[in-house]
Amino acid sequence: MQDLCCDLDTREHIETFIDRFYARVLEDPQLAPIFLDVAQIDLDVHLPHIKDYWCKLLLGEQGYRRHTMNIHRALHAQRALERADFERWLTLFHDTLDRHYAGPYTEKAHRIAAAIAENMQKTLPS
Ligand code: HEM
Repeated sequence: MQDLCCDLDTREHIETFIDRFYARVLEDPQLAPIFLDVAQIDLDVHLPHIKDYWCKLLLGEQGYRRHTMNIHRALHAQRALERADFERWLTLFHDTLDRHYAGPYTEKAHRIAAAIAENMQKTLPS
């Protein structure tokens, strides 16, 4: 089910991508409870952070200045983030990109997400 739109080369495209990715995460039986029940995220606060984060990684914008690793460490202490959770997160991330986006910025997003997920898993205590 491909509906190609564009590359992730502007804030507008990145924001739409994050909305699409989170629509899937928050409907996913494995991941949704971690966001909604454990972390109890407020989407109006959380989504702007995530959008700024990806605008920093892909476009070099400087808006995001928070410590992502510490936030996941605190989450992991409440509810262990397992290998299967990372695999599911990455599957939804890659698949949402494949459905709608293509180009060098999109390729970079695929690569960065995989590398950060790998690094996060290694860094979190087992
Ligand atoms: C098992 C996989 C993952 C799960 C279940 C997960 C879950 C979460 C949750 C529940 C929050 C909100 C925490 C809070 O506000 O207390 C969060 C924040 C965040 N996550 Fe993840 N995450 C995962 C992997 C990743 C990866 C691989 C990345 C980066 C590529 C990432 C990037 C972020 C960012 C940027 C934030 C926002 C932190 C902030 O408030 O500034 N996450 N994550």
